[in-house]
Amino acid sequence: MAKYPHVQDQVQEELSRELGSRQAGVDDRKNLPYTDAVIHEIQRLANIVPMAIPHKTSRDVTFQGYFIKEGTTVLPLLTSVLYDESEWETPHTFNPSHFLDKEGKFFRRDAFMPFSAGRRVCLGESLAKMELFLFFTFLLQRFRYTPPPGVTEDELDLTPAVGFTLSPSPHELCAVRRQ
Ligand code: HEM
Repeated sequence: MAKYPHVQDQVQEELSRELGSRQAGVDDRKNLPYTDAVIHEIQRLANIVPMAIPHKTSRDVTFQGYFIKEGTTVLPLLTSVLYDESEWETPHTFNPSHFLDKEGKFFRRDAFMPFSAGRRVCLGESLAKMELFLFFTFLLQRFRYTPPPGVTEDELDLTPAVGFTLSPSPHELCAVRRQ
C-alpha cells in the first residue's frame, strides 16, 4: 500500500464517508466497492499460492485437446490465470480498476481464482475473505502506512520470498495513528 499512496487515500476516504467512526462489519462490503476492489487486486497480484496443491487424475481425461492419462499428477498454476495477459488490462501492475465497472461498482472476474477452482477449491475461502476484509478495514481505519523515515516509496523492495507460498520479504513500514 505504501507504494500506492493515492490508493490508500481513496480507501480511507471511502471508509470515512461510508462508515464514519464505526468499525466495518462483513455486511459493509457491498457499500465499499473501492475497498473491496483493492483487496481483490492485492490478492490477485500477491498470488500467495502460485501452484495450488498437486492433484491426480482419477480417470483418463481429454482437456482442451490434450489427453491426460489416469493417475497423472497435475499442478494447477494459478499464476498463469492471475497474470493472464488476455484476461487483465494491466496483468503485472497493481490496478484496482480490474474489479470496478464504469460507475465504480465492484464486479467479479472469472480469472480471479487465488483460492483455485472446482471440487478441491480452498475450503477456507469464505473465512479467509471475511478475515481479509475485516483486518484490512480495521487497520486502514486506524493507521496510515508510510515507508520508514529516510526511505522513499521507490526504494521499498516488495519482491516476495519464494517458497511453496509467496510471502513478503522482511521490510520496515511505519503505521501512523490517524486522528
Ligand atoms: C488468503 C488465504 C488463502 C488462500 C489464498 C488459500 C488458497 C488455497 C489454494 C490455492 C488451495 C489449493 C486448492 C487446489 O488445490 O485446487 C487451498 C486449499 C485448501 N485451503 Fe486454503 N487458502 C487460504 C486460506 C485458507 C484458510 C483460512 C483455511 C482454513 C480455515 C484454508 C483451508 C484450505 C483447505 C482445507 C484446503 C484443501 C482443500 C482440498 O484439497 O479439498 N485455506 N487454499
